[in-house]
Amino acid sequence: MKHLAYLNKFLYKYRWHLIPGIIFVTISNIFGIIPAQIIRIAFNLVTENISTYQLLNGFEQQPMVYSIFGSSLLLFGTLVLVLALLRGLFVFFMRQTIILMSRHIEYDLKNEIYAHYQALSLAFFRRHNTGDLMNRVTEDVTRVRMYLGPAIMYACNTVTLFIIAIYFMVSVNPKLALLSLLPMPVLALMIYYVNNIIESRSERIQKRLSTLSSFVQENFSGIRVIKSYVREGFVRESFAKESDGYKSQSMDLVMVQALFFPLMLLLVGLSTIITLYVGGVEVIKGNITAGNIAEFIVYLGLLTFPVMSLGWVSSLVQRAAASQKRINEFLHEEPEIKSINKQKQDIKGKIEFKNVSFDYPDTGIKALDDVSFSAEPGQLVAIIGRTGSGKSTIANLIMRMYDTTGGEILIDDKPIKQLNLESYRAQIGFVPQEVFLFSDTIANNIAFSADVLNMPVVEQAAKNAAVYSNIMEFEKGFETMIGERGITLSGGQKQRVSIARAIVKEPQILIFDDCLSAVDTKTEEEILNNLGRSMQNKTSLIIAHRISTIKNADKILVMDNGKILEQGTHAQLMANKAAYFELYEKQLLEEQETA
Ligand SMILES: Nc1ncnc2c1ncn2[C@@H]1O[C@H](COP(=O)(O)OP(=O)(O)OP(=O)(O)O)[C@@H](O)[C@H]1O
Repeated sequence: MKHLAYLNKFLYKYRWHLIPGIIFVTISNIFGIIPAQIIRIAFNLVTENISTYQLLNGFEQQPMVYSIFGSSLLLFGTLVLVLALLRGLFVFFMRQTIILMSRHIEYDLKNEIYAHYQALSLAFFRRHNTGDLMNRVTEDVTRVRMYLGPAIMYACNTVTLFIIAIYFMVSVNPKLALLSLLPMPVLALMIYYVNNIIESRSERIQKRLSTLSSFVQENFSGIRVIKSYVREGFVRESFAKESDGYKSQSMDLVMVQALFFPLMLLLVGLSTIITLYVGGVEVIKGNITAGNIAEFIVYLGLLTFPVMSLGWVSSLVQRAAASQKRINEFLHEEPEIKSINKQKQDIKGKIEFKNVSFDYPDTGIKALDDVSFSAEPGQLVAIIGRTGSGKSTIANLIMRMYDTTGGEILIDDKPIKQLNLESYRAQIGFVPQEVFLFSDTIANNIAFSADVLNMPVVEQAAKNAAVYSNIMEFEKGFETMIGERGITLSGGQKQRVSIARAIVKEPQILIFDDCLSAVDTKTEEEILNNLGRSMQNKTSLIIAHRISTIKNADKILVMDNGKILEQGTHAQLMANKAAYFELYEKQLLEEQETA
């Protein structure tokens, strides 16, 4: 329960929904109770009038008694109807305040969690899988909302109704009140337990369903591989197996639900039988009237749902507490990468690595080992090396996605940690190895870093990235939708849109992480020439596998196993006749073979 205390700030914020809500609950319950008393009066009237009517048999007053009796019954009936309408009206107000409050809080909480996610570091997202993160914003928040809305509403309803109904029941006959209410705690307990079973089974079904959905989603995404390897039959069988598991778990749930309602009706019926029997005996003894029995039966009817909701509410609260605990864990998680400096600053773009080492926190893999190099503003520095040699890690560290575990990175001769993170990253253009484009128009994808779309700038960036003519070939040009909602770009087109997105920022530092692999050498040359013009006085860092891409760089770093084997210009490295030279010879040979 202590985890739910976090939500009190929201309850306070929306107190002007909550307080009227509680008042409406009470009023609606009063309107629910009064009809029971009217029914008692009407019932007593019926019994008394029937005997009067019979006594006047043969007298001329008899029809008069009949008409008075009829019109008073009509009056009582109308009264009950009006009260039911009034009760309905206040139930409507109650829902409009309390349930509305829960929706407002749900909205606030979702935004708070999402904003916190955005502040957390990359390492956090590596540690948690996407499904888990999404659950926090969707399922867990929904469960918390069930506490804030229905649970609070029904708890208030149960408490007020019980106080009022029990007061009236005891004032009529304490013994009858006690005996008729006897099955109620059993009903509440039973609902609590059965509800827990239903919930846990539903949860298992939900998990099974999400496995099934992921299975189908993955197979649809990989349909080309499935078809080309003729695995349709195998996939069909696997799907049938998964579906079968889902079906048998659903059957388990149906079984509990099927038992639940008859059992509940049995207990409610038991209360009525006790009331009729004990009440009947009391009427015979003259302690109560027949109208009191009818009144009691109405009370019991009124109390049945609140008693049932008691068990339901307690399991809702339990689940909400578990969900809020998970949400709190996330909300209390501090970003590993902190920006201590609040002052925004412009950078020139000098990068210096001083004996930098780096171990990935989640795997402990040593990706960089004593790496030192520098890049001056206006220079183009290239990194080449085998896969897994640590090239992307250098890019990640320059972006300050992680902090170094050894050594230091200086930007404009200042430790990177002293820079304001947001303004620093805003001055870097990064093209990742794995291109990611949003399901949006090409223009919006390119202008992603800007708050306002400036078409001439976007078009120039597309020209520099050598993708302009491709875009113009599409019917809708820059307004073409891409991704799931639109067309599929080719690998090379995607890479160039991603490059345009980075250069549109006119960054001080530009990082290309192996993002020219899917473009032909002619286009690559065009892009690099354009870059040479637009990146004058700014720093460029290019990670590549082809020597042709980087041979004009001012400095080339040759990486292997987290270390820099050698660094220098193409000519210097060729003269060294070491790793770079060997790589050059090998690539030359491959080119000749494929030519
Ligand atoms: N997020 C990560 N968590 C844990 N280990 C990682 C992570 N990213 C990379 N590594 C590991 O760090 C090492 C260096 O990887 P890095 O991505 O820097 O290599 P790379 O030179 O860019 O390779 P490639 O040319 O294939 O892109 C590898 O052994 C890799 O398995």
